Amino acid sequence: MTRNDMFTESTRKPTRPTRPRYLPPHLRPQNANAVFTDADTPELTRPRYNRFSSPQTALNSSGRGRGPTPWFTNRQKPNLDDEKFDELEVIDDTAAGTNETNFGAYEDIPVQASGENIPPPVQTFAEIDLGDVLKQNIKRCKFLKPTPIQRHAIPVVVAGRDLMACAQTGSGKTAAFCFPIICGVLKNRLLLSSPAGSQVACPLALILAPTRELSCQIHKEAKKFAYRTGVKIVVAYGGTPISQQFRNIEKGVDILVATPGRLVDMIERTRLSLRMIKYLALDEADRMLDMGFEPQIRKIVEKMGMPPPGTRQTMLFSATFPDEIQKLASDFLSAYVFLAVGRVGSSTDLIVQRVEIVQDMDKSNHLLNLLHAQKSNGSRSKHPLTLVFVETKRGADELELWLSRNAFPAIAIHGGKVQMEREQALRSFKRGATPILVATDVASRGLDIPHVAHVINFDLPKNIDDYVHRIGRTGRAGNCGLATAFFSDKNLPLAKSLAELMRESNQEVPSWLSHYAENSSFSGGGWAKRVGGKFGGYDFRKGFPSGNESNYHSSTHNDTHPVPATGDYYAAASASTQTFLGSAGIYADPCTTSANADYLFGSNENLDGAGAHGYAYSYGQVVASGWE
Ligand SMILES: Nc1ncnc2c1ncn2[C@@H]1O[C@H](COP(=O)(O)OP(=O)(O)OP(=O)(O)O)[C@@H](O)[C@H]1O
Repeated sequence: MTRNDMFTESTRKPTRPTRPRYLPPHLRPQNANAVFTDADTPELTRPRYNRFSSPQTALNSSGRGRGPTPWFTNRQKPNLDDEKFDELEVIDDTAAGTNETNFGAYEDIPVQASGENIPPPVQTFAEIDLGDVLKQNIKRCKFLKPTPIQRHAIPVVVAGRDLMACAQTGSGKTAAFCFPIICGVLKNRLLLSSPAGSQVACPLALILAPTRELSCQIHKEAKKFAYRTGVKIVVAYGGTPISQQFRNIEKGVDILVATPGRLVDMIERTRLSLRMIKYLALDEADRMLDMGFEPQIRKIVEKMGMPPPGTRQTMLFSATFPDEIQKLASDFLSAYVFLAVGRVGSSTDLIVQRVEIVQDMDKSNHLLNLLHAQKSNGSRSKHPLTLVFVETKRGADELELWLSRNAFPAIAIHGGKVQMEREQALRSFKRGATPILVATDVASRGLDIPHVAHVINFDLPKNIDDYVHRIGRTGRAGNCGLATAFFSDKNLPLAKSLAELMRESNQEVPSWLSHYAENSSFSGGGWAKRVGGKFGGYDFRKGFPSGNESNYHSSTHNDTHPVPATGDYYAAASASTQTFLGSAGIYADPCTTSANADYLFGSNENLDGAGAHGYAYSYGQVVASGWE
C-alpha cells in the first residue's frame, strides 16, 4: 500500500458523504474569514463584482456565498488521473511531432557550473534514468531534446544534489525541476508513508511560486509530465475557496504546487504538514526571497516542520539571481551546485529590444500610434498578442479603457482584481479575444503564453531584473520576439543597467541612452551591480573575499556553435529574414493555426529602420535578431 493509499483509506470512508449537501464537521472551514489570508490576496477590500461578473457569481467565486455548493459539485468532477492527456492541452500524443519551438537557438549559450563533484550534463532525455512512463510523457509533449538548462540541471537533481539554477526566460526551467521531482516521487513514495491514521496531508514535494497564475501554470505542466504515473499533483493558491483545496489534498497529494500565503494558511489550519517533504523547488526564487516574500518563505522552510537541508533536496530557479539573494538562498541549500545558462540576469538575444524616449504625458498617444502602425503592417485585421506593462493597478485600468475606446480590444490584469477576473483576463488574451493585455508586474514572471509577439514597457520598472522578466514573456522557447520600452525622465536611474543589458544581448543601444548611461551614477540595481567578469555565470560563493575559490570547481561548457551575430541587428536581420519568415510559427495568428510571419511585422523591405510612421523605429520592419 502506498503512502497515499494509506492516507486516502484512512480519511475517505468517514468523510465521504452519503447524502449530498452534508458537510462533516471536521471538513468544515474552521474560520471562514481566514480563507482569504494569502499574501497576494487583497480582494477582501474590493467590490465583489464588476463588468465581468455579476455580484452573485463573484460572491460564490470567493467562497463566501451560499449558492451552489462547490464542495459537492466538484466532487463529481473527474479525478485528475482520469483526464486524458489531450485534455491537458497536448493535441497529438504520437511521438512523431515536434514541439513548435526552436531551441537550436540556445545551443550556443555558454553554461557555467560550479560546486563540488558536479554530475556531468546529458545530451538526450534517454541518457537520464527518468523511468519509462515519464519518458513517454516527454515524447507526448514533443520535447525531442533537452534544453541547455534541462541537460545540466536534471542530472544534478537526479543525482541527489541541491541546485541553484539561473537560465534565461522561456528556456524550459519548469521541466528542469518537474522531471526530477516526478521521477524522485515515483521512486520514493513506496518507501515513504504517512504515519498510520494520519488525517493530515503530507506531500513529498513542494513547488512554490510567487503568483497564483504561475502556480496554476506549473500545476498544469506538471500534470502533463506526470500523466499515467499515478503521481498526484495538487495546486493551492489564494483568491479561491480553501475548502475545495482541502478536498483536493485529502484525496492524496504527492506534489503540492502553492503560493506561500495559501500554503501557510493550510499548514496553520493543521490540514497539511511539510514533515515528509523530500523535494522543495522555488520557482522565481529571487522574487520569492526578496523583501516581499522572504519572511514568509523563511517561515515555511525553517519553522513549519520541513526536514532540514541535506535531508530534503532543494532547487532554486530563476532567470535573475542578485548575489544578495543568492546569499540568502544559500541558507536553504546544502553543498549545492550552481548553474548559469547564459549570463545571469541577462536577456536572450532572441528578443529584439527597442527603447524610445517618450514623456509620461505623451505615452498614451504614442502607444496608440504604435499599435496602429503594428496593425496596418499586419496582413489581416487581427492584432498580434501584445502585452503592455504599466506601473500601477489604476494605470492598468485606465489604459485598458483608453485602448478599448480607441478600438483596440484590451483587458487588464493586476492584483486589484478578484481571481476570477484575473483568470478571465488571461484566458481572453491567450485566445486572442482581447489581444492586448495591460498588466502590472503580477504578469511579469514565469507566465508562458504562446504567441506573445510584442511586450511594451509603457512604464519601465524600477529594477533591471523586472525588465528582464517582463520582456521574457515574448521570445520564448527559442522563438523571437519584440520588446519596446518608453523611457521617460523618471527612468534615468535605469539607464546604465538597461544600456549594459542591451549591449550584452547584442541589441542596438540608442546613442542618447549610451549618453545617459555614461553620465549616470546609478547602477539600476541588480544586474549591473552584480555581474563582475566577462562571463556572467556568477556564483556568489566565488566572490567571497575570504572564500576559497578552489573549493568550487567550475566548468564552462561552450557548445559548438558560435555566439549569434553581434552588433547591428538590422544587418543580421537582413541575412536571417528568410529563415525567420519560413519558420515563424510563433507569429501564427493567435486565432488560427496558420503561420503568418508578415502578420505582425510586414515585409522586410525597409530594413534600414527609417521611421515610416514618424517613430524612432518602424514597427512594420522588426525581424529576427540574427539567429537561425
Ligand atoms: N525540451 C523542450 N522541448 C521543447 N519545448 C520545451 C522543452 N522544454 C520546455 N519547452 C517549452 O518551452 C516553453 C518555455 O518553458 P518554461 O515556461 O519552462 O520556461 P522558463 O525558463 O521557466 O521561463 P521563465 O523564466 O519565463 O519562467 C514552454 O512552452 C515549454 O513547454
